[in-house]
Amino acid sequence: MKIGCPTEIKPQEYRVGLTPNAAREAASHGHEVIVQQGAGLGAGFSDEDYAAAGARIATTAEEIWAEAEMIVKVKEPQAGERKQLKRGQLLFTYLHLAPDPEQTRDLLESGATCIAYETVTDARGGLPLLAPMSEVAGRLAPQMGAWSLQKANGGRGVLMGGVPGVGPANVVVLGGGVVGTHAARIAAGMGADVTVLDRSLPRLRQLDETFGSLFKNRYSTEGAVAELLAEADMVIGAVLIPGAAAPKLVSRAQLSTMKPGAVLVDVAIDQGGCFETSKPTTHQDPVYTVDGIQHYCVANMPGAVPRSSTLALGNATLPFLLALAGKGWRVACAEDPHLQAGLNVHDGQITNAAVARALNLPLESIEKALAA
Ligand SMILES: NC(=O)C1=CN([C@@H]2O[C@H](COP(=O)(O)OP(=O)(O)OC[C@H]3O[C@@H](n4cnc5c(N)ncnc54)[C@H](O)[C@@H]3O)[C@@H](O)[C@H]2O)C=CC1
Ligand SMILES: CC(=O)C(=O)O
Ligand SMILES: [Mg+2]
Repeated sequence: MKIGCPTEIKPQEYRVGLTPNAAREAASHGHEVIVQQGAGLGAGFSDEDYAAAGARIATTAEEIWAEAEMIVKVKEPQAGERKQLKRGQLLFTYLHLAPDPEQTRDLLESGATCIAYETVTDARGGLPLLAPMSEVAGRLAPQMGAWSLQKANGGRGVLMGGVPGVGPANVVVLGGGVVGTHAARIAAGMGADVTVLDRSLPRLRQLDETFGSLFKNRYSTEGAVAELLAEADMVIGAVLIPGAAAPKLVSRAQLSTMKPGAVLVDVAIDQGGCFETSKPTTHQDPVYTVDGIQHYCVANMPGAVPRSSTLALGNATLPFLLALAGKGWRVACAEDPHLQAGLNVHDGQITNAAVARALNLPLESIEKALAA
């Protein structure tokens, strides 16, 4: 199969969909790999690295979109990229369609087959292609929040770990999944007083058993959120209902109950965000203020550390990439129900139930898509 990897064009996105090691494995399995000139530079990979791995270097993105049977990326295709996507082509990348009707419309119109990293599942109920980036974003969240808490950056002027005689920052983490756990570990490691909330009691038990008293946990109810908000210096939004738009856990009215200069870090922004006042921001202009509360809402946080993120993502995507390229998407998805869960769009139809529900669009059955 011809596998193409264009340079990411979302602002300040320096990750790349294929590492040279992944390119090497794909080439050694007999696939033709085409990488856009300079695609890996932001992550520290040169064109020579890809050429040595057996890839062909293309001068323009247009060549790749025109030629490749499978396009491998990191971020959702931007408007200009979507125009080049065509029927019969396979797109393998993050999509986050639930909060994005415009992108969804374009993908449907393209007729292409689109597999979203974030809805691929595993046998333990996890999301193996979201997990590595959730680990990165979770570990970054307290770091970004701590920066926003500094007075010169608009924050309350509170130090995460405090100092002898002065208490630490109070950090609340909404959602104790992958992002939430990694955020809590790092915030606690910085010395903050951390509480994690989740709707899943088994998850809370697991956190308690694993982390002991490193951080506290609470069952997530409206009352618990309201109570903890008033004390928080930083609130990290890390909830997810796979495929669906994020539930809104903090309303605008509740901002007035918070301490002025407190920080909301909405990692769940790529699914629409879990604070009513969240809107996506970029690494270039990451923070804005509503009613005196700082909002950090960057939808591609791992793009800030592209070297680590590209390597982590590449490790997770490689087996799926090889299955898709080796067997074709139909056979690969028919044989693996977890990869099948990643199929979001095929030939003008939505094939993921949560995405169809979130966008109020008709759902095509997977069986029909696989049989067609
Ligand atoms: N902004 C960015 O750059 C990035 C964003 N993300 C996003 O972060 C979000 C979280 O991802 P993961 O941690 O991997 O998901 P996960 O599935 O591991 O964890 C989500 C947790 O939220 C909990 N939850 C659901 N509804 C809740 C509620 N109402 N109250 C409290 N807890 C609730 C679930 O029980 C689960 O434990 C996703 O939207 C993901 O796309 C992930 C990576 C990068
Ligand atoms: C998960 C995701 O959207 C990202 O890493 O940018
Ligand atoms: Mg994202």
